[in-house]
Amino acid sequence: MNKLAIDHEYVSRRIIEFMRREVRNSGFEKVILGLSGGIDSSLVAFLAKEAFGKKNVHGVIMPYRTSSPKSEEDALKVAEAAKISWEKVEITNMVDSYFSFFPDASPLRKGNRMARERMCILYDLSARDRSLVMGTGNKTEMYLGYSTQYGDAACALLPIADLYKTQVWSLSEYLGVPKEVIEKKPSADLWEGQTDEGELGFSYHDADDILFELIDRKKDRNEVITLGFKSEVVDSILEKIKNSEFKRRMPKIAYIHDKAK
Ligand SMILES: Nc1ncnc2c1ncn2[C@@H]1O[C@H](COP(=O)(O)OP(=O)(O)OC[C@H]2O[C@@H]([n+]3cccc(C(=O)O)c3)[C@H](O)[C@@H]2O)[C@@H](O)[C@H]1O
Ligand SMILES: Nc1ncnc2c1ncn2[C@@H]1O[C@H](COP(=O)(O)OP(=O)(O)OP(=O)(O)O)[C@@H](O)[C@H]1O
Ligand SMILES: [Mg+2]
Repeated sequence: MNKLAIDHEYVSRRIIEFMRREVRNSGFEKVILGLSGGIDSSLVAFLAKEAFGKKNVHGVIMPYRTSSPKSEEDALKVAEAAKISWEKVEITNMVDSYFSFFPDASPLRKGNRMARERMCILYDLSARDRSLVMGTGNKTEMYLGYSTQYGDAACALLPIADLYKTQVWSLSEYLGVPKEVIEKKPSADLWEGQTDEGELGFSYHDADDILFELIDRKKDRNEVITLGFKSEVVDSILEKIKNSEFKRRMPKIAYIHDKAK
């Protein structure tokens, strides 16, 4: 049996219950999320629709001028399939205006600025609509630190962060997310031609298998390599986990008064 196999009915029920409970306990009824046309935001949109009903889920499509037109097409397809409301807010002017001060900025700086611009828009629209921002991070991205801190990682809740990427694919299939969204290569779409697997240097299938052994089965480096995984990939994953620890924590407070500890 595939060790990462999940009970789709059980997992989706747990996530839907979690979303309802947490959103309502916070005094909200509606949620908002960035719809990229990728699989993570599509799955969260489908789960949110089940949790809150189509009238209470709003998707925001936020292309930059270099974003792939296919991403926008897919995002629309997802909004239509889930029957949720959506709007489009172009981020080109805001991002380009900032980088007019720094014309030589690297693609990474530009990409992170785009992710943070989208966060600003989602938080602003959440105030307009009295809704909560849904995060779309999955377990693989969370452990690898593959997100922009205070950008796409900023949110009120993380409904799919206990699912590895390969589990996101299988749950999406179960919930009826459009096939072309499931089948395309994951991409942050922050610069032309970017793919997650190209930038990370290994496949999500390998990453998930290795992370499962390291995290869930608590195996150490050598034990994982003995299972047949390439040492370079295991080491790269271990390094990414270590270097991104700060993204999984709140900033440390310099406590002055003992009572505040
Ligand atoms: N130890 C530490 N403690 C506290 N803060 C620390 C730190 N080390 C760096 N930092 C801070 O963090 C910054 C670096 O982190 P960050 O700004 O997040 O940026 P960074 O991790 O350098 O880059 C983000 C990565 O995530 C990928 N990404 C981003 C957005 C979306 C997606 C996607 O899949 O859609 C993927 C992107 O392609 C890139 O590989 C540093 O500039 C520094 O300010
Ligand atoms: N063009 C965009 N419009 C709206 N939201 C976006 C856009 N690009 C990225 N986002 C937001 O940033 C999140 C992180 O992007 P990421 O690429 O990790 O996820 P995804 O696109 O949903 O799935 P995949 O990883 O398979 O591409 C998205 O889930 C989405 O909420
Ligand atoms: Mg994407």
